[in-house]
Amino acid sequence: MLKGEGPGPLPPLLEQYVALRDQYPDYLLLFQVGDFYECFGEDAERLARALGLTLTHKTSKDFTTPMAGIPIRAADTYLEKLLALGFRVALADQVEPAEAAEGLVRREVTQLLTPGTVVEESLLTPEANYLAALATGEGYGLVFLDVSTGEFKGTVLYSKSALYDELFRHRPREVLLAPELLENEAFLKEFRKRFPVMLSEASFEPVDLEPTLAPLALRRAAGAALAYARATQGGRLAPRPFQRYDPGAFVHLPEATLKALEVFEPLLPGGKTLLSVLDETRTAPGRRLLRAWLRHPLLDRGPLEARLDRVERLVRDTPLREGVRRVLFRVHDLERLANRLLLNRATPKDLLALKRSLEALPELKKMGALEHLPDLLPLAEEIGAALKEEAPSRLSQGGLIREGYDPTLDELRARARAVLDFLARLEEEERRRTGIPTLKVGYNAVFGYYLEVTRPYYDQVPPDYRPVQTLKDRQRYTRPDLKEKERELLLAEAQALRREEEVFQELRAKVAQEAERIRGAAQLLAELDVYAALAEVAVKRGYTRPRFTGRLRIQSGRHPVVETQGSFVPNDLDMTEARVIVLTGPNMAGKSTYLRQTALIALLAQIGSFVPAEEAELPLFDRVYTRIGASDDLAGGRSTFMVEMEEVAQILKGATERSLVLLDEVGRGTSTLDGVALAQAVLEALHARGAYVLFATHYHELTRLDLPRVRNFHVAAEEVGLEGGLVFYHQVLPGPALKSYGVEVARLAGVPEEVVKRARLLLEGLLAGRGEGEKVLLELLSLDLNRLTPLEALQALKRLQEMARGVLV
Ligand SMILES: Nc1ncnc2c1ncn2[C@@H]1O[C@H](COP(=O)(O)OP(=O)(O)OP(=O)(O)O)[C@@H](O)[C@H]1O
Repeated sequence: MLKGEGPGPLPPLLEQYVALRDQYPDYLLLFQVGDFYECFGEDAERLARALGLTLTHKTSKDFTTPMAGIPIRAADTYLEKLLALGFRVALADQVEPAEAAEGLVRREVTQLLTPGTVVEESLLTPEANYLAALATGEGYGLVFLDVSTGEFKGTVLYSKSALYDELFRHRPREVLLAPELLENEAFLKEFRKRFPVMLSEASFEPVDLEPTLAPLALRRAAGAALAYARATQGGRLAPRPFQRYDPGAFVHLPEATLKALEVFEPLLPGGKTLLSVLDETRTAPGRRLLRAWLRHPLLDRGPLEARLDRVERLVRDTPLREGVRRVLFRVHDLERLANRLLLNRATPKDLLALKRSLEALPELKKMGALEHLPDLLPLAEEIGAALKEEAPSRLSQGGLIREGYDPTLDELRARARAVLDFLARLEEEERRRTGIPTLKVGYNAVFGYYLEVTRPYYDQVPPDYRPVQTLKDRQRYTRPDLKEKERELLLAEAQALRREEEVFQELRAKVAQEAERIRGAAQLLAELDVYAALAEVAVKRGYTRPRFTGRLRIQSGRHPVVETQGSFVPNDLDMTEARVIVLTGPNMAGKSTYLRQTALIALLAQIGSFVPAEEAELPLFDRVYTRIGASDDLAGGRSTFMVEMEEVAQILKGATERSLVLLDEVGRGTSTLDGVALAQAVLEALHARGAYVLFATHYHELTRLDLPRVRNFHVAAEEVGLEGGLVFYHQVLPGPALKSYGVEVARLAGVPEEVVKRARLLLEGLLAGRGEGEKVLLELLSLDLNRLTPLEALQALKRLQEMARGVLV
C-alpha cells in the first residue's frame, strides 16, 4: 500500500501508480507526470535520500503522501547515479498525449534499467559493461554477458580464490546468483565482503551451449544471464556465440597482483595506473580490447611474437602509425553500433555514424594497415544515398530521407509542397482580388489556416469568406477550399512521415543484415587500435621490444608509471644465475618500485607490448604473484598479518619454477623474531621450488642466507653530514645494505629530535647487545640435525661462531 494519510480510496493517479509499481517489485518505479518522473510514498523517500532531492507531498482532497521527482529533461544524469548506487529502475511513461486522453493518461513501463544490462549510450561508459551469472555444480559456472556489445563468455572455476580473481578481473556491475548460493548464508556473507556489487535473482534454467558438453553449472549460469537480460530488454537480445574460456590458458594474475601493480585501479584515489599510461587507443572497442589483453596476458611465445611484430611495424613506420591513428579517430564504436542494429534500436544518427566509420576503412586498406578488412563501402554508400547528412536524432521529427531516394516519398512531399505553394500564393492573390492591402494568411493550432482582415477593411470582405474568430481589431476567416487544402496538406505530411519511417526501417533492416560483417570489421579495427596505441606509447616513452630467451635479464629497466611523474633512475636486473634476490636499503629508497617495475615489464611483454628498458630478455612467466604493502582487510575482519599470511599461503601453493614472485617486507606484521623466521622459511621454500623471487626487506639477517641461487642487492643511499641527513640514489647495486637507516628516515619524516636521539641510543644498545645474541640462538635452533651433512654442519658451526663473536666484541 502507499504510505499516506487520509481516509478513503487512493486518488486515481496514485492508484495507477501503485498498480504499476506492484508489477515490478524489484525495481524503483519512476512514474511520468508531465515533465517529471515522480515517486510516491516510501519510494519517494528512497529516491530523495539517494539523490539528495527535496521531499514534497502530494496532497489531494483528503489524502497526502510523500513525493519526490526528477525532471525528465535531465533524467540521464539522475539515472546514471541511481544505477551506480545499485538501483534497478523501471520507467513508466505516458504512452498517449495528455490532450488525447479521456480521463487519466495511459502509462506503461517502457524501459527496465539495471546496472548490468543498460544499453542506452548515454548511461554507459566506453568500458565493457558486464552482467555476471554464477551457479554451482562440478565447480563454479561463471558467465559474463555484455548486453551492449553482445559479448558472451564463461568459464568453470574450481576454487573460491580463482572465482574472486576472475570476478575482480572483469568487474561486473551486476551479478546473478543461483538460488543455492543466495540461500547459502555463509557464502553470501563472504561474497558481499569480497566483492561488493549489486546482486540480483534470476531463474537458472540451463540452456544448450556449444560445445554441448558444457557442464551443467555453466549452462545454468548462461541460461540465467540470457533470461535476465532478455527480460530487461523487452525480449530483444543479440548475444554473440558463447565462448568458453579457460583462465589457465593465460598468465595467472591474482587479484592481489592486479591491485598491487595498479594495473586497472590506483591504490590511492587520483593515482595513475598502468592502463592510463598505455591507453593511447582511439576507439572504444580498442580501449575495451586493451583492457581484455591486460586481464589475460598470454603464455605462449608464438602469438606474442605475432603481436610484437605488429607493434614493431607501427613503431618503425611513423607515417603509417600516425595515419592509422588519424583515421581511427573518425571511427565510432562499431561494436555497439552493430549490436544496436541487431536489436533494431539504431537511430538515424547511428546509421550516419556507421557510414562515416565505414568510409574511413578503405584508407586503412590503402595504407596497408589492414588487408583483410571486409568491403563495406557499398553499405556506406547506401546509407549516404538514403539519409541526409544532418538527420534528426528522432525518427518522429521527419526530414531524414533524401530527395530522390524513394519515389513514393518524393510524390507525397511534392503533394505537400504544392499545397504550401498554393498557400504562399494565396495571400498575394487574395489581396489583389479583394483590394485589401493588409490581408494575411496565417495559421494556428485551433483553426488551422485562416485569412485575416483588419477592421478598416471589413466591408471589403468577399461573400465566400466565413468568419471563425473575432479579435479586437481584426477578424479571421476561412473558406471551404482552404479547409480542403489544409486537409490535403496534413494528410500528405502525415503520409510522408509514415513513409519516411518505413523507408528508414527498410534501410535499417538492410544494414542490419551486414551486422556480423560490421562486427568482424570492428574486431579487426579494435586490434589495430591497440597495436597503434602500444606503438605510440613505445615511441613516446622509448620502450624496446622484449626478447623471450628464457633468461631474466633487464638492462636499464624503468617503472612505466613512476617514470612519467618525474626523473627516474633506470636499474638493471640479472637473474641468469640467481632465482632469489634479497633487496635491502632504507625506507623510501625505491625497493617497492624496483620490484613492481620488474613485474610490470614482464606483464607488458606478455600482452605483446614493448617494455620500458634499454634491453629486456625474459622468460615466459606462468604466474605473477605479489605480496606488497599492508593491504588491510578491515572490512573483512582479518588483521594485516592474517591477510599477509593468506597471500603467502596462496603463493606457496601456486608458485612454479616459471613464476615471478614479489615479496615486499613479508613478516613485518608480527614480532621481529617471528617475522625473520617466517620470511626465511618462505624464501627457502621458494628457492627450492625454483621460482623467480624478488624479496625486499629490512631484515638484515636475511642477507646472510646461504643458498646457491640467492643474491643480495641494495638500493643505494648515503648519509651526509653529522646530523644524519639521507640522500637517495634509487640505484640498485650488488651486495647488502650496510644498515637500515630507519631512524634517519624517521628524522626526515619530522619525528622530534629528542625521540630520534633516544632511538639512536636504543639502537646502539640493541645492536651491541641482546638482539644479536637471540639471533645466534635462533639460528642454532633452526638447524635440522637429521638432515645436515657433516660438511654443512661444519659450515653452520663456523657461521654461528662468527655471529657469536660479533655479539661479544
Ligand atoms: N628508480 C627510481 N628513480 C626515481 N625515483 C624513484 C625510483 N625508485 C623509487 N623512486 C621514488 O622513491 C620513492 C620511494 O620508493 P619506494 O616506495 O619504492 O621505496 P621503498 O624502498 O619501497 O620504501 P619503503 O621501504 O618505505 O616501502 C617513491 O616516491 C618513488 O617514486
